[in-house]
Amino acid sequence: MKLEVCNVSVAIGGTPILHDVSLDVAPGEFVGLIGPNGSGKSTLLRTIYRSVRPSGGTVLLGGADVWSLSARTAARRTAAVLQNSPTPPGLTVHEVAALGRTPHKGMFDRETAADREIVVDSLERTGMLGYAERIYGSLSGGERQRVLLARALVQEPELLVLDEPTNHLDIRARFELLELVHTVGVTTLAVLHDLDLAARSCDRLTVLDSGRVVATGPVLDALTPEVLSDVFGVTAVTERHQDGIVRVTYGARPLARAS
Ligand SMILES: Nc1ncnc2c1ncn2[C@@H]1O[C@H](COP(=O)(O)OP(=O)(O)OP(=O)(O)O)[C@@H](O)[C@H]1O
Repeated sequence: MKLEVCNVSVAIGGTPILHDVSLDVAPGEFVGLIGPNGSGKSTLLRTIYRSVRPSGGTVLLGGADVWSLSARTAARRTAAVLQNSPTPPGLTVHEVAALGRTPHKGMFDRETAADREIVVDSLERTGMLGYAERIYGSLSGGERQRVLLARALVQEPELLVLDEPTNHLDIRARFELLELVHTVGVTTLAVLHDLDLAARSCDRLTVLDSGRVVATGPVLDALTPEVLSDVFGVTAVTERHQDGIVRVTYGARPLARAS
């Protein structure tokens, strides 16, 4: 399902945070949202999963304005994996993943065999099936991150919104998680800080700086040496190597300017 962010502006407490931001993610596409600290990435995601209402512009999912949908319909369509997502204490890994079914069920509906199959399948895909009976709060940061992705997959969403999904993961797990997201094939917008990982993994990139889109498009077009220098303050090049992989290579003296 297509995501279209059209001329979105956000002001919090009278302070402008986002200015006229537009981007789109085609059905099944994986778009990376990148930018320096404080550039507005998380705020933009919040307007998409309905945590911050834009002061201007629209967010369309499949052509429908997410802010005019019922909260329940919006919650069914969009799954968000966030930093420090709150989860009720004392739940097992299976129970946390099963929360992904909530938007699909009535208040008194119990877990069906079909629900259970989806939960088991999602835990297996994220490598967490062996932890199903562990208490979620006892897991490491990286293990929790995978369970939260499992919960998002259990939801069978039309849009996946990820805020730094690889933050706690070791290097192999980072590649595995992003490959899994690709394999799932759901329309995905992900905030990523690791530019090389973003360049390798995403179909396209949108670059935010001070609340504005400063570049968007295929990786090689968006992540130019000028953008890397002017926006991120590093000297680096983005190139497609002979093996077909796009990589970001930092200069021997990577700081383009004093920070
Ligand atoms: N509730 C709030 N009240 C005031 N300012 C806020 C609030 N939320 C965010 N901001 C400010 O908005 C700007 C953008 O914040 P945001 O968290 O969206 O950036 P980000 O690009 O996700 O940053 P990071 O990479 O550091 O996570 C920052 O300057 C932040 O301090």
